[in-house]
Amino acid sequence: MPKQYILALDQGTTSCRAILFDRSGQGVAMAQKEFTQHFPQTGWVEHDAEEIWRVQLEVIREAAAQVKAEDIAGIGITNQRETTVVWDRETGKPLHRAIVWQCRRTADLCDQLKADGWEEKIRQKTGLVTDPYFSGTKLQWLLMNHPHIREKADSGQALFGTIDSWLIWNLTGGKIHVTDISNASRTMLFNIHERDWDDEILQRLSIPRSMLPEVKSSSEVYGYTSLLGDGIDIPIAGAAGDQQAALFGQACYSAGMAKNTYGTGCFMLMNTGPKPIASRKGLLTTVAWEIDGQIEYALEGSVFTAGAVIQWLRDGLGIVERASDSEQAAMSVPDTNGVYFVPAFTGLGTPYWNPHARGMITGLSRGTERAHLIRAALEAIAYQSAEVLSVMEEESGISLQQLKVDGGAVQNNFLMQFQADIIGTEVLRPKVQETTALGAAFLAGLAVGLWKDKEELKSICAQDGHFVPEMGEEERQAKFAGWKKAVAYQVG
Ligand SMILES: Nc1ncnc2c1ncn2[C@@H]1O[C@H](COP(=O)(O)OP(=O)(O)O)[C@@H](O)[C@H]1O
Ligand SMILES: O=P(O)(O)OC[C@H](O)CO
Repeated sequence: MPKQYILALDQGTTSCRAILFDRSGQGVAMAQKEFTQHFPQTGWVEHDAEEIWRVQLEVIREAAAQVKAEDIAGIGITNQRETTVVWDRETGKPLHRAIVWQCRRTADLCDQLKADGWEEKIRQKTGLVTDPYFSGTKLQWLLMNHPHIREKADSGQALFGTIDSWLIWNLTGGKIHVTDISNASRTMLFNIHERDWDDEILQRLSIPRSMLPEVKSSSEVYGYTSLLGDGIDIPIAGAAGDQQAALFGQACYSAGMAKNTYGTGCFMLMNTGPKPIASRKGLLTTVAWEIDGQIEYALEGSVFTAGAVIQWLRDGLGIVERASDSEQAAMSVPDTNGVYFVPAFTGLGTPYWNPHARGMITGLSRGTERAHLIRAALEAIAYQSAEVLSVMEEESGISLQQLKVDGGAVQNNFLMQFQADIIGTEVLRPKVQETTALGAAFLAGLAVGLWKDKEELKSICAQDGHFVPEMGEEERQAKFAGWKKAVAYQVG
C-alpha cells in the first residue's frame, strides 16, 4: 500500500495548525491551537518561539494520531512570514522573543535607511519597500540592542531564521538550518535576481552571513523527522510562506491569476510568471515559489490589520464573544450609520506604507451602536483589500474577472458579500478553505511523488461559493469616498 497522506503544518500569526490531506486533497484530520500574543509596547508585537514549537508539536501529534505514521508520505510547512527568530546553535534555545511581522519597533531604523538613500537600492535588489514589516531591520535591531546576541552572532553561535527555519530545525533535532526561497524573499536581505543573500545589505545592517540559513527551493526534501514514531523517518519535503502557499493551494499557476487571503492581515498576490515585475505604486515583488530550479514571482499587496480587528473587538473591547458573531451583528443594521474604522494598529501597508499611522474611528454620534462599530470593522477589511486590488489592476494592466479568496475570515458571508460589492467583482470561495495548508501539502506532495504535476493539482481544487456584486455604482462610490476621507485623516 503506497503512503497516502501529507501532513501540512500551518504556523500562522495567531494559531498553529496541522492538517492531514489525502491524495484527493481532502483534509482527513486537523488540529489547531492558539498561542500567546505579546504586546510589550505600543506597536510592538512578539511571540515566544519555544511556545510556538511546543504548540505546533502538540497539534502535529494530535492530527497525526488519526493515521499510522508510516502512511505519511511527507510534511509540508507554511508559516507567518518575516517573523524573526534568533537562537543558539548549541542549545537550540531562542536568544530573544521572536519579533513578529506586525511589529513596528524598527520604524526609525527604516527612516534612517531612507535618509541614507537606500530605499531604491533595497527595492531593486529585494523587490521590497523599506519598512519594519520585513526581517532585515528586526534582526539588525536585535544585534544592536542585545550585546549577548551580537557576541554570539560574531562567534558564529547565533542562528537566524523565519518560522519555517525554526520548525525545520526543531523537527530535525537541530541538524538542519535552511529556509525556502519564498520566505527568504521576505527578509529584505535576499537578492531576488541573484538568488542569494545580498552582501551589501548584510554589511549595511551589520548582519554576519554565518547566521543565515541555506536557501532551498519550495519543493524538495530538506531533512527527516523521527518525532512521529521510533524508526520512522518522515521527509520534510516542502515549505513556503503562508501567502505564497495560499497562491499555490488556489492553483494560481499562470501569470495574471490572483488570490486574497483574509487572516490576521490580508494579502493579495498575483502570479507574474518567471520574471520579477517591479512595482512603482507600493506593491511588493516577491518570490512565489521555486520548483525543480524554476522560480516564479508574484506581485503582492499587504494589509496589516484585517481579521486582527475582529480579534480586538473580541479581546480588547469585549463586544463580540466569538469572531463569527461579527457576521450577525453586522447584518443586524442596514449600514454603519456614518462610522468608518481605520484599523491601522501597526501602521498601514499597501499603498501607503506608513509605519507611524495608528488606528482611528470616525463619524461617531450619539446614535452609534455596537453593531455599527462591528460592521465598520468588517467593512474596513474590505475597503483595504479594495485599495490593494485597485493598485494591483493598475500596475499589472489586468482587470480581474473574479477574486479568489481564502483564510479564516472568509467564513463571514457579510464580509464576502460586502467585498464583492465594494470591488464590483465576483468573489470566489474555495471548497477547501484551508488553502494555505493545502498549498504546503501540494509542494511537499510533488517532491515525494504523491502528485505528479500542477495539472493534477488543478483538478483537485473546487469552489464552494461565490458572491456577486449587488451594490449600485453610486452607492459604491459614495461609500468608498467616505473611506478615503477617513484614511486621509491618518496619512494626509
Ligand atoms: N467569522 C469570522 N468573521 C470575521 N473574522 C473572522 C471570522 N473567523 C475568524 N476570523 C478572523 O480571522 C483570523 C484568523 O484567521 P487565520 O487564517 O487563522 O489567521 P492567521 O493565519 O493570521 O492566524 C482572526 O484574526 C479572526 O479574528
Ligand atoms: O499568519 P497570517 O495568515 O496572518 O499571515 C501573515 C503573513 O505571512 C505576514 O506576512
